[in-house]
Amino acid sequence: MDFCLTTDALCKQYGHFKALHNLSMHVPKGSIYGFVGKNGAGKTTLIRLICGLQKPTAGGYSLYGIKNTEDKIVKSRRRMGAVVESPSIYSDLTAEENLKEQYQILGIPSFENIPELLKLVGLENTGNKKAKNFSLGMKQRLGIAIALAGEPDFLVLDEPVNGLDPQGIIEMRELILKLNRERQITVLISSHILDELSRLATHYGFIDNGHIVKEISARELESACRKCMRIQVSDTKILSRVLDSMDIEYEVLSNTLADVYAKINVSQLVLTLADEKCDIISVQEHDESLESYYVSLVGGNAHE
Ligand SMILES: Nc1ncnc2c1ncn2[C@@H]1O[C@H](COP(=O)(O)OP(=O)(O)OP(=O)(O)O)[C@@H](O)[C@H]1O
Repeated sequence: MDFCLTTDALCKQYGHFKALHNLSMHVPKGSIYGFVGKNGAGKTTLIRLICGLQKPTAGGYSLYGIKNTEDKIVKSRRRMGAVVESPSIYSDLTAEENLKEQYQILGIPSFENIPELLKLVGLENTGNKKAKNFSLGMKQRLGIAIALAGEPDFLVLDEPVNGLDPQGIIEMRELILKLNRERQITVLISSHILDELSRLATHYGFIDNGHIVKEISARELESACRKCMRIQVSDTKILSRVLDSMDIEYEVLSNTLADVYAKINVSQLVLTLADEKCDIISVQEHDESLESYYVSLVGGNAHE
C-alpha cells in the first residue's frame, strides 16, 4: 500500500511534557483518514509537525516517502494543503480577493482557476461580501479553498466541523467527499466527533496521550462494530449445530453464549432448539457502536 504520510516513533516534548510519544501512523493514498482523539490527545501537535510549523524532538515522519530530515521535504510539503485550527483568512477581503492573495503568495500568475475553486467550495455567489460577514461554515470552506490553491493531493483538516450548525456540517461533509472522490485528494481529518467521522472515513487512527492506540480501516471497524443478536442458551454446541444447518453466521463466546450476525426468526429457533433439548435463556440485540469501540480502546468519554 502507498502512503501519503507515515510517522516513525514520532515524539514532541514541551519541557517535560510528552505531547506526542513514539507515535506511529500510516495514512494510505486516496483515503479519508479519521484522526480521532480526546481534547489534548495530540492531534493538533501532529498536524503542526507535518506542516513544518514545529520540529519533532525525536523520531520522524515521511511525506510521499520523503523523510522530514531531507531537503526534498519542502517539495513534498507543497503537495499538501492544510487548515490548522482556525482558517487563515483576511476578514476585510472577499472570498475572491482572499484567493487572489493566496495565488500571489504561491506565485501562481493566472487567476483563471479562481471561479472554479469558489464553485467547488460553494462560495461562487458571495460577490462583494467580506469574509468577516461569512458564517463559520463559509469561513471554513474559504479556508479549504485557500488550502486547495496550490492544487495539493493531500489535504489536512484540523477539526473542520467544530462549531458548525447541522447544515454547515452537511456541506462540509459533502465537500470533503467530493474532493476525495472526484479529485482523488487524500484527506486527514482530526476530530473528536466520531459519529460525523463515521460518515466519511475510510481509515481511522485512534490517538490517546500522544500515541496511536489503533489504526483500522472502516471496513474492519464496521465488522468489529456490527449489529448482532447475543443469545444465551443451555449449550452452544447444540446451538452451533442448529445455526450451521440454517446457514447462519455466528460466533461462539462461551459454553452458553453466542453472537448471531443475521436477522433470525426467534420463535422458529426456539422451537428447533427445544426439539434438540437446548433452552434459550435470553436474546438481546447487541450493538457495539463506534463510540463504545473507541471507549473500549482509550477509556473515558470521546466528547470530553
Ligand atoms: N506550545 C505548547 N507548550 C506546552 N504544551 C503544549 C503546547 N502545545 C500543546 N501543548 C499540550 O500538548 C497536548 C496536546 O495538545 P494538542 O493541541 O495537540 O491536542 P489536540 O488533540 O489537538 O486537542 P484539541 O482537540 O483540544 O485541540 C495538550 O496537553 C496541550 O496542552
